[in-house]
Amino acid sequence: MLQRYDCKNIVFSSSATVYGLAKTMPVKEDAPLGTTNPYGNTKLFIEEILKDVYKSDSSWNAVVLRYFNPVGAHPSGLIGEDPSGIPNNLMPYIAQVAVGRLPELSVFGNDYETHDGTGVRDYIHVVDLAKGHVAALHKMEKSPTGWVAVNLGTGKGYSVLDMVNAFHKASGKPVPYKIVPRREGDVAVLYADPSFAQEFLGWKAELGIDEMCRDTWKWQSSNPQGYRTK
Ligand SMILES: O=c1ccn([C@@H]2O[C@H](COP(=O)(O)OP(=O)(O)O[C@H]3O[C@H](CO)[C@@H](O)[C@H](O)[C@H]3O)[C@@H](O)[C@H]2O)c(=O)[nH]1
Repeated sequence: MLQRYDCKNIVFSSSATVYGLAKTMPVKEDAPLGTTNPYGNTKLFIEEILKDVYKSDSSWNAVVLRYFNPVGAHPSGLIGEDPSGIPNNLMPYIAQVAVGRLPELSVFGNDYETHDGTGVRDYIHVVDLAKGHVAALHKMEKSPTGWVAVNLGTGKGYSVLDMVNAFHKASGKPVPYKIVPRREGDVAVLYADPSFAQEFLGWKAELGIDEMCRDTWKWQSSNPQGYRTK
């Protein structure tokens, strides 16, 4: 299909999970790669396939966007995250506790080497993430990029308890939690060095933790059951 329409430009949704157990923070695009789960393998394999495609035919362009932790919702409150079943990820879990759909959050470990013992991540607003894709498309339109990997993150790390507190502040709702053992496969700290995104794409994240929580809460409080109507 790509051949038929002479399409040789790809923006690929990769993930910071390809950095595996990264040792140096903030993590740059040239950090060693490795994965800790099958999802990470799929991202890394596809990155490699795209690299091979480019090596075999240099008229291809592949901008590989490595997302950190996407959260938030469209500010209208009309488009948001609606995971099926019990959420696996932190932000939708917190939102469902705040709205009263789930009783309490389980915090996976408070004995990491971080400022409060809980895991630290680089949360990025989905609106900033979307703009990163537009910037990648514009870049490809202007000049050939070849294969290139770009971190999409804010460069700031927040702990699980930072997120709980920020959500409480944004929503006015308490987020009860209990500390439970660590979740297998979780790293202590992961946050981006986003400087290459700014240099290469002219993009940087503009929205912070308060907007991430505000927009998640607008979506969740307007749609307590997600997209379901009953
Ligand atoms: O109920 C929960 C869920 C998560 N956490 C913690 O919250 C943090 C963030 O967890 P989560 O939202 O599940 O994100 P990650 O495990 O960091 O994984 C996300 O970020 C990766 C890239 O870094 C992507 O590959 C994954 O798809 C995406 O889920 C971690 O410290 C977790 O231990 C809890 O304490 N309780």
